[in-house]
Amino acid sequence: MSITVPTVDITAYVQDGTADERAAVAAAIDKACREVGFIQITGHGIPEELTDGLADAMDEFFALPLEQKKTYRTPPGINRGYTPPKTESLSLSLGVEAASRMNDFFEAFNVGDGSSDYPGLDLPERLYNENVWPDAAPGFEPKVTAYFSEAGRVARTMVEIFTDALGLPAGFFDSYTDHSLDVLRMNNYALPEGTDVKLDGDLTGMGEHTDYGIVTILWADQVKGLQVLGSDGSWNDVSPADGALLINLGDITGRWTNERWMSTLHRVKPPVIDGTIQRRRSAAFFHDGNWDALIETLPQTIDAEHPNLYPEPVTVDEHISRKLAGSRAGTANTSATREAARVLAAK
Ligand SMILES: O=C(O)CCC(=O)C(=O)O
Ligand SMILES: [Fe+2]
Repeated sequence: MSITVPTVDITAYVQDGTADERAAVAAAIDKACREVGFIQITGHGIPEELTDGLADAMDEFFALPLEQKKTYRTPPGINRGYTPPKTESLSLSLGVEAASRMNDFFEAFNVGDGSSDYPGLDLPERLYNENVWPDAAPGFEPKVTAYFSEAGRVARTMVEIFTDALGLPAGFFDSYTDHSLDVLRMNNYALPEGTDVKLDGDLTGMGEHTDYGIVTILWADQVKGLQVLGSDGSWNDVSPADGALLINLGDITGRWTNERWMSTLHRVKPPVIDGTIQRRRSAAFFHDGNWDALIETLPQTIDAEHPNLYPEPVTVDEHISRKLAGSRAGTANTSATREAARVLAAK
């Protein structure tokens, strides 16, 4: 069996749609979140120039020599700057050691909101770090900054739709997201020339994981590699439709909704063709919520048939920090038992 990732046009929320049009969008999002947790969205309003600019910025940076890129690294505890290939293992974010014992081969560059973006609030530097911009790629910062701000707008629009889809009062999530920890991870899946992929065995572009926060806005090349776990335990190839962005739910939303909405497992396994892989780029904008927000299961999602799966509330900081300690610092996360069980049940 395979799953289909539904497409939802969110124009009614991006422009001023009627109440009926909005209700139809919210209902379609509710259904997609219950059944799949991954959605193709159109009508998001991000102009093509900005996504083209993002892709150009990534090309400009990733084309630099490895040694030069490495000068933009930060310590594992700081989620910014350059990540060289094979330094992270996403499956450790949920406590599962990769079968190949090999780290993921993606390289990445992370940017995010810094504490100076919220003057007046005393936000911890370890989470709201200032960005490390690569001066060797001068076109990178303006193009990435332009895309970052639009991806943030789409993420906030998605939260507005979620609010309606869950039947919550307007603005319900504002106090959880008004200084949201937002990060854009730009990923490059490419093997250095001459790499013998056969020796590498089972190549993992990015290990299986759930995203950590509220919602992820994913731009990607229309190249195979992303696989999404269906509720039947099957892995399914997904790539963005023309002009669409992919949206997926993260763990915070899974907790809030008592898993009525899924924080869907996914991974990246590029197909090997003629002994090599096709290069693939993606950029995931993570809207993770305020670091100090306390996440408790919404009471209306708990009843006799649906006992509270997350009786212990967590702060966004606690949750995200445990996950990042797994993926970035190699300390397997032992608190992600529900996500790990789903990985082990996959076929
Ligand atoms: O490369 C992709 O399509 C997915 C990336 C991803 O899952 C992530 O960065 O969390
Ligand atoms: Fe992801």
